[in-house]
Amino acid sequence: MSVTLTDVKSILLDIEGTTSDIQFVHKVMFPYSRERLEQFVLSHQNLDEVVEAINLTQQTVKAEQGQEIDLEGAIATLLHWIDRDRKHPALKSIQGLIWKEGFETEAFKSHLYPDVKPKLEEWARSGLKLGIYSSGSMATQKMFFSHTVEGDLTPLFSNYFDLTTGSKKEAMSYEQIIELLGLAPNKIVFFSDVPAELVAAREKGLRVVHVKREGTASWSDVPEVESFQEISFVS
Ligand SMILES: CSCCC(=O)C(=O)COP(=O)(O)O
Ligand SMILES: [Mg+2]
Repeated sequence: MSVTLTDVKSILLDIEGTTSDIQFVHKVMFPYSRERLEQFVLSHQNLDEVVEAINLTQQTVKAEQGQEIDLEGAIATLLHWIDRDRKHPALKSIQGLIWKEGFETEAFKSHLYPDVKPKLEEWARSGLKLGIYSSGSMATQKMFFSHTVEGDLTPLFSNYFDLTTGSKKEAMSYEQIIELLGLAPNKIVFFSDVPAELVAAREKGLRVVHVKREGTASWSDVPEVESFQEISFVS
């Protein structure tokens, strides 16, 4: 379906299932972090980001299960969270540190759907502000887009938002994004493959588009596209 959006100033993009194949994240990036997590945490346990992430993991387990856990317990929890695809800031922070090495050694490059780069370039050229909202940490998002199969896309982006703004399924997160962007909510459009994220964004007045890539279930509640080529903006 083609979608025409009028008077939009800012585009907010999900990554997994929207700009990039969910299989790349789940079958390449998650296993890479899973295989290295224990060794990474043990050998970097004094690094500030690791200390913070382990503390946060321990606090979450205490709050949710009433249990005190040690470093080994925190590592086991983080591995369990990878298996469950839990979007937790401590896990995303540690995964980001591990993925940094993967990107820098070119163990992998970020997947992009073929329609993504040309359309992002076109939209940025026309003056639209592009931003990312992903559960992956901001550091990971920047690495992800600077190491894609089609080169460095980071010059196209003006904003990055992650779980420090809140869960993508909570309406309050979008209220914060609206404030940070300094725009009326109806000047912002959010693209995602996940209906619950679009519902939360819509609740705060953002315009939303469901991106239905191969393997994504259809959702007829909002405008839906299979490719960014189906989207146009008019002022
Ligand atoms: C930025 S690549 C890694 C993304 C990630 O860790 C993840 O869990 C994807 O979550 P999203 O909110 O983008 O669906
Ligand atoms: Mg997604």
